[in-house]
Amino acid sequence: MSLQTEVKTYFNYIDGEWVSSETNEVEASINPANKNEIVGYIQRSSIEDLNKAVAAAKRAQKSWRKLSGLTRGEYLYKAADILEKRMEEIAETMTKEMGKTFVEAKAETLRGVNILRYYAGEGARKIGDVIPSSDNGTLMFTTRVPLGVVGVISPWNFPVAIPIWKMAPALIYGNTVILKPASEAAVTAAKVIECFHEAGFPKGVVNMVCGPGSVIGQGIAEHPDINGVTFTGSNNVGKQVGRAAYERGAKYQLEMGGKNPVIVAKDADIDLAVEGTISGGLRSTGQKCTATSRVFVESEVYEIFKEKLLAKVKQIKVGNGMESETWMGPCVSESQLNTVLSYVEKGKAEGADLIYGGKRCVEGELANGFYVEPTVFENVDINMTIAREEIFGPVLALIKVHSIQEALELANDTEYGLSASIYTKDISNILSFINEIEAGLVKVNAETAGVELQAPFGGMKQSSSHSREQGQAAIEFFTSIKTVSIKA
Ligand SMILES: NC(=O)C1=CN([C@@H]2O[C@H](COP(=O)(O)OP(=O)(O)OC[C@H]3O[C@@H](n4cnc5c(N)ncnc54)[C@H](O)[C@@H]3O)[C@@H](O)[C@H]2O)C=CC1
Ligand SMILES: O=C(O)CCC(=O)C(=O)O
Repeated sequence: MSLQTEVKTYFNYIDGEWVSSETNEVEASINPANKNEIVGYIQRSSIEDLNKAVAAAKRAQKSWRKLSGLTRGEYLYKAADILEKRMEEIAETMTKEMGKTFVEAKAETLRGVNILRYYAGEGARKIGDVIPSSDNGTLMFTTRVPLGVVGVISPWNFPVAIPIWKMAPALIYGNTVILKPASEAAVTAAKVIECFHEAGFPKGVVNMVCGPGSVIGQGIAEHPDINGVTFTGSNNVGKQVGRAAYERGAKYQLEMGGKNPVIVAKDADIDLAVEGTISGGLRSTGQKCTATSRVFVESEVYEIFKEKLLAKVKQIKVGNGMESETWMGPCVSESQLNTVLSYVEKGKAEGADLIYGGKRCVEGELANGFYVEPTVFENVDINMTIAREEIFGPVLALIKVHSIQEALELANDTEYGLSASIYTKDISNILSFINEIEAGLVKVNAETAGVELQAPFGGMKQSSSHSREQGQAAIEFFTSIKTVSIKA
């Protein structure tokens, strides 16, 4: 109880003010490394709170859109500087709130700083093209205008980077924003919004409303005054959000799941492939949409790959992400832990061989957290549940193949198409992979996870709504094109 009295309450951010919800209800955000520790209380908001934020954003949009891109960029540079100064503190909150290691949390926060600076610079770049008209006396060109008010629905797995890679381009192109962060990581998100507040953004340009996804998230998708909705999260919820936005003619962008394959060819650098598979599959406890989950290994190198992989997996130190020797932290929540454990049971029941891990970690202090062992299955059939559904946990499925062509066919045998990688030195393998793999992010001799902020990011098939985030690609979602003809 004494812990709870010291715990801070975080408010919604509406029209430049920190305000409590109309409901006067809060919910606790807990530390997945120790379920008895409350990191903070966040608002359990209602539609009335959302309506206030939307009204503020709509008012603010009128003048925000009139500023030059360079002036808007100045605000983003200021927010970047403040976030950079607060990096350690915000990263620590992230680790305490959603479990990833402090090293990863610091890298992610720095990524947020860099994304802000990248989009601040975009404010000085071109927003249109001159196109020759069929009439000599006409000047024809394109220009871009903001959508208006943008709703951002973000997940818990990258609580700094994802809100920022959605908000920064929205803002630089003249939109105003309402962020609804995932409740599991809303304290971290509130600290990011504090950076925007300190940077002095005009009132109403940036807003944050916390609360249940079914109320605030769905409310954003359905709100008649929200002109664009950008979402990252699960496929089921993404489709609901997309449908609701489509019904009312709003623009939407969905980034959802993955079932990302790695192919290990017989000529691969096996140590590199092992390293990339472990890093891509198990870092952040496998809680990335780009995480490796299916590993196709050519039969000639299968045994050596498996042996080296297991030797390394056995060395993984599971523990509290704030401890420097920890390599893998807990699952984000008890329900995520139970999801992972239920997939392990399904894997076993459907006949896959569990060759490492698969259990909850309960030794000593780990018993208070949502820890699971890094897990490896073999003899996995492509039709088994663990080869088809996104697990979002540290679970690798090894599948032996007899050719690269077979690996490609199996790798593509999924509803998802986010990220994929191949380990090989053979140029014809590389070219076949680049041409044939059905994925938006294609890696050669590198892990499936990890994206660069200046490059387009998004998936094929059911992994996304086919738009791309980040880099200059973001302008496509966050603006509308106007084609202008001026006759002299
Ligand atoms: N693609 C990715 O990066 C992510 C994928 N996931 C997948 O989703 C699974 C479940 O995780 P959750 O956190 O429950 O994901 P989720 O899809 O429920 O949550 C993502 C965001 O959507 C909001 N939301 C929830 N219900 C909503 C609704 N009806 N309308 C609008 N917004 C809503 C949530 O509050 C959160 O902000 C994971 O096991 C994983 O497979 C989860 C997080 C990120
Ligand atoms: O791999 C990354 O760095 C990005 C992953 C991502 O966007 C996600 O998990 O939602």
